[in-house]
Parts: sequence; structure tokens; C-alpha cells
Amino acid sequence: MIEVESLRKTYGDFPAVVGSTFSVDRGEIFGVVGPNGAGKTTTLKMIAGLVDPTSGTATVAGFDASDPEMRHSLGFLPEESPLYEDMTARSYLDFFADLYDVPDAVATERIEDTLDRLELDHRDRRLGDVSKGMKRKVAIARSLVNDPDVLIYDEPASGLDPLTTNYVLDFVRELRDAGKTVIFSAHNLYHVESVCDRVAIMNRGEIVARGTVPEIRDEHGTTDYRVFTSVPLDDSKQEGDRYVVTVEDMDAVEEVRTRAADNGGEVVDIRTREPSLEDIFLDLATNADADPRGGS
Ligand SMILES: Nc1ncnc2c1ncn2[C@@H]1O[C@H](COP(=O)(O)OP(=O)(O)OP(=O)(O)O)[C@@H](O)[C@H]1O
Repeated sequence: MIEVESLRKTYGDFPAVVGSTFSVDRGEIFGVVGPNGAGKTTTLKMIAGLVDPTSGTATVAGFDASDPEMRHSLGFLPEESPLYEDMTARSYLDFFADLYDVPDAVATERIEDTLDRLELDHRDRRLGDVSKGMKRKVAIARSLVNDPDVLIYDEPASGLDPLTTNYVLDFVRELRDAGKTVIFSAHNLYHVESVCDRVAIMNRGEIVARGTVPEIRDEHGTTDYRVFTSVPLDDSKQEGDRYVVTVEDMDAVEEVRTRAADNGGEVVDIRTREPSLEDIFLDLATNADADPRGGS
């Protein structure tokens, strides 16, 4: 549904995105994560046809990102989505439905239905007077007025309280279950891990890992072993009446066993701990090769 091939964007001499390649299947939620300045927004805007790539291609539902026809298949939610503060949610969404040539009767039903699903109250209150969470919901509703197959959401839950964040993430899942294809960017790796079918991790303009979370874990993660001992060791932490040392391989487990015995104790339990996406991300970001863009 989305095909991205060697996509690259250079601002002056500065390569903001250095050759991304990935595809997103129909009915999939694909997450793009990475630290500030990694190139997430630039990538999403190139797919949405809002930024021209320096080289490479992006296609959405078979249309090149630069093809005006593509906009019928696409709903884009920008990271910052200033709304017309004097309009109400209803009039604002009617206005956008008009821009997309949605027939009035269809628009009214679609807008009411979307606002119901988003549990948006105060539909006739000035947008300038509603909460940040409500504004975000209205912006999400705007992305759906043309009933697109593909949704590109830049930081959909940015700046929202935990309750509204969960609401928005659940809504993204509902969209996927209704057959939409969703690509979204986020800083919060837990959100991405809990919602996305597949993920691309970006760092300094390039994709450094890509796949399902278990695939990324297999390729880039290391399993930790938490070794519990009956006696304290130099590097152990107390947990209840036991002590724990975290190590990365079986040789190190044996070494802890020897040290415990030398101190008159023993190993009483060993547990494995799978790395979270956040652990892997921090590892990749910390151990990244020199910045391909030549700076920080
Ligand atoms: N119009 C522009 N002109 C010059 N540089 C730009 C422009 N847009 C983005 N950049 C630079 O390109 C890099 C990538 O920016 P981008 O906004 O894509 O990152 P991001 O991963 O979305 O970051 P954030 O998480 O902070 O939103 C940054 O260093 C940014 O300063």
C-alpha cells in the first residue's frame, strides 16, 4: 500500500534523510521511531507528497506521492495541527469535506460517525475554547473526512495526557481493524511496541533497524540474564532477601556462580529478560557509527 524506495532529502548540504527503503502492507500499522531530528517528519511528509524528495520514490495506493490523485487515498495528521479557532468542530470538518468534494449528505453522516467514535463532545463549541486532547481528536477526524485508505500520522499522541493517549492509540488500532493502512511516528517506544505491526527505527537520517518487534529483538537485541544469589557480590543489587546481578551471556552467569561460591553462597535463581524496543533503540543510538550526515 505504501512503497518507499531509496528516499533521500537534502536541505542544502545537510542530508535530513539518507536513503530510506521500506513498504507498508494494506491493513498494517507501521511505526517510525527515532530521536529528535532523526528524519521521521521529513520521511512522512515525503510520503504524503508535502516535501519533494531529493531522490528516490514514494508511492501510496499505487500513486506517486507527487500525483495530485493520491490525496484521495490519503489522510495526513501533522505533528502540529493548528485549527481555525473560531470554527466549531462540525463547521471545521464540513469545510474540509467540501475541499475534498465529499457530497454533503455523505459528509454529515461520516463526520457525525467519526466524532461519535472519537467520543468528541462539545461539537458546537469554538475550537479555540476546547482542550488540547479535543483539538487532536478534531485533527484526527479531519484526516478521515475523505475516507482515505492510508493514514499518515505524525506524533498522533504528542502532548496528550495518558488517558487521551490511550484513546488515540486504541482508535489507531480500530482504523487498522477497519482495513486502513496506518504509518505513524512517535518518540514513545512503548506506544509503538504496543500498537505497531512493524517498526522502522531511524537515527540521524537513516533506518537502523526494521521489522516486527520480535524480528528487531532477534537481530539487534541481547537477552539479559538476571542471576539471583544468596550472598551480596560487588556488582549485585538487593531484591528482598536475595541479590541480583544482570549479565548478557552464559559465561558471565557461570562467573557469577563462581563468585557466589567464593563468598560462601550460591546462585538461587536465573531469569531471562527480553530487551524492550527502548533498550534496543538506546543501544542502536548509542553505538551508531559516525553520523552519515557528518554532524550531530
Ligand atoms: N525545511 C528544513 N530546512 C532545513 N533543515 C530541515 C528542514 N526540515 C527539517 N530539517 C532538518 O532535518 C533533520 C530531520 O528533521 P525531521 O523534522 O524530519 O526530524 P524528526 O525525526 O521528525 O524530529 P522530531 O522528533 O524532533 O520531530 C533535522 O536536523 C532538521 O533540523
